[in-house]
Amino acid sequence: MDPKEVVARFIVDKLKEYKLIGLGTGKTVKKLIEVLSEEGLLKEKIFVASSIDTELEISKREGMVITLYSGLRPQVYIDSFDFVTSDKIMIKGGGAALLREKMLYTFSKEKIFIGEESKLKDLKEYSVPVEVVPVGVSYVISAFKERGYEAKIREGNGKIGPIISDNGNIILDVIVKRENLCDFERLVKEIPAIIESGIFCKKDYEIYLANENGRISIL
Ligand SMILES: O=C(CO)[C@H](O)[C@H](O)COP(=O)(O)O
Repeated sequence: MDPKEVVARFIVDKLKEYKLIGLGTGKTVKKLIEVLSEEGLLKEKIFVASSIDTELEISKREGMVITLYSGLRPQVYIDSFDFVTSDKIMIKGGGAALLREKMLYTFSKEKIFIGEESKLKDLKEYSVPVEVVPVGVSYVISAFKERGYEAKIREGNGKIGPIISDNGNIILDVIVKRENLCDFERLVKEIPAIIESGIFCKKDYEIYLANENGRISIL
C-alpha cells in the first residue's frame, strides 16, 4: 500500500467538517486532492493553496481556489513535510513552496500534517531550504559561511540556473545540525534578503504518519 494514499484516505474523514481549507504542496497533497475528488468532497470546499501547482491541481478537478490576497484564514491547514524529528520539528520546502506554506500554516486555525512513516528521521544534520530575494543571494551565502553554515543554490528539474519559487525568489539548501534547527529558524530572521526557512519548530500541529501496512500513528 502507498503510505501517501493510506494517510490521505485517513485524513479525508477529518476534513469533512471544514469548509475553508489551506492546502500545502507536493505528492502527498496531490494524493489528498485526488481522494477528496473521488469522494465528491472537493467541490464542496473552498481552498487557499500554497503553490501554483496545488492551485492548478484543484482547478483541474473543478475545485474552488481563493488567492492568498483574500487574506482569508483557513479553518484548517493540511500539508506534508520532508522530514520530521521524533520531537516534532519539521523540515519543509522540498517543493520550494515553503514561504506560502508557512504563511498559510501560521494563519490557519488548526494545523494538520500528514506523511509516510519513513519521513520520521533523527539525523545528525538536515538540508534546510531557505527562500532568498535574488539580488541578496551572494551576501546571504557569505553571511552563512561566516556563521559556519554551508549553503547551495538549488538547481534542477532540467532547468539551467537556479530554481525560482512562485514568489520569484531563489531557494538555498543549507546544512544544519539537528541541535541547531530551532536557533537557525530564528537566525534567518536576522539576515537581510532571507524571507523564510523551511523549519517548523512550534509544534502547534498534529502529525499523522502512515506505513505500507496501512498503519496510522500520531506523533
Ligand atoms: O514542503 C513541501 C513542499 O515545499 C512538501 O510538503 C514536502 O516536500 C513533501 O512533499 P511530498 O508530499 O511530495 O513528499
